[in-house]
Amino acid sequence: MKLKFTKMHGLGNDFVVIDCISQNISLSGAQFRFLADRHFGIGCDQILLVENPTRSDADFRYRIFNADGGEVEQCGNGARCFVRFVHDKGLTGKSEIRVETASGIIEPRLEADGQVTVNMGAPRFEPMEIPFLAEKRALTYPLPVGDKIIDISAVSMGNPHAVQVVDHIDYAPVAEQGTLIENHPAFPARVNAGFMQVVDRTHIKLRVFERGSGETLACGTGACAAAVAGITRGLLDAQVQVSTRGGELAIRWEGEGQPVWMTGPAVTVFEGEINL
Ligand SMILES: N[C@H](CCC[C@H](N)C(=O)O)C(=O)O
Repeated sequence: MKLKFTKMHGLGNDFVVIDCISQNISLSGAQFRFLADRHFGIGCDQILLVENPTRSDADFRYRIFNADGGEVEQCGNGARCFVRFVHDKGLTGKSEIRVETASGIIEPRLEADGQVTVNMGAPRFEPMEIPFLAEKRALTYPLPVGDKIIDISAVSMGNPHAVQVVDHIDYAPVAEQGTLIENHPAFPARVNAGFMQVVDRTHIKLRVFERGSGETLACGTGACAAAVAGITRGLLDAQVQVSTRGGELAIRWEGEGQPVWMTGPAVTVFEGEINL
């Protein structure tokens, strides 16, 4: 089977984007892992599928598969690439679209300056909604990791995030703790592990060890979750610049029950075909 794809990235968080509207395909977990493989396949952090919606109030359906082949609920950097893709491919004439995801509707918008703004929906904090095994909701939670007890915020942006504050981002224990947190038994669906340095009330530095993909150069939902965690902890104002290893995201959140707004770039790198 010959498969057309587009290679894209959002701040170096890279994607294989597949038009499943013009191509009638169905891929297995093993095929997703092959496409994501940086030696034997194309190479990416996630594969994004563009499909027709199943809901009448959406323009498209957006499905996300991590490099390990698992399907997940949300991908923020991918959402920006999604709207750039459907617009550039002529699949829509709209610059703002409603996109159906496994965790609800998101609304990405192409800006005149080439950036993309996305309404990522409201964060969720109830342990059951994350999911996270805890007696009751708390501002932070002590989490045993290796021989340490770390202090995390647990937030869902549709997908689960465990965010900790670190003193200096370059020395954050991503290598030692990333996979231990990702696979922690307190997170039944596993979790994305965020490491946040607070520079000042309007600026953080962030690294994320992503569920199913390892450390990425940037994580959009991770940036949203970290900003929300910092705001709820009283460390940040509503507008936050998030510096990732791949570049800068702007996040805005006005508080509980309100949506998180994310603005950043979306880049098309090349078009390709691959035999599966
Ligand atoms: N690894 C994430 C999915 C991709 C999220 C990330 N690439 C983003 O930009 O939000 C998860 O398993 O929930």
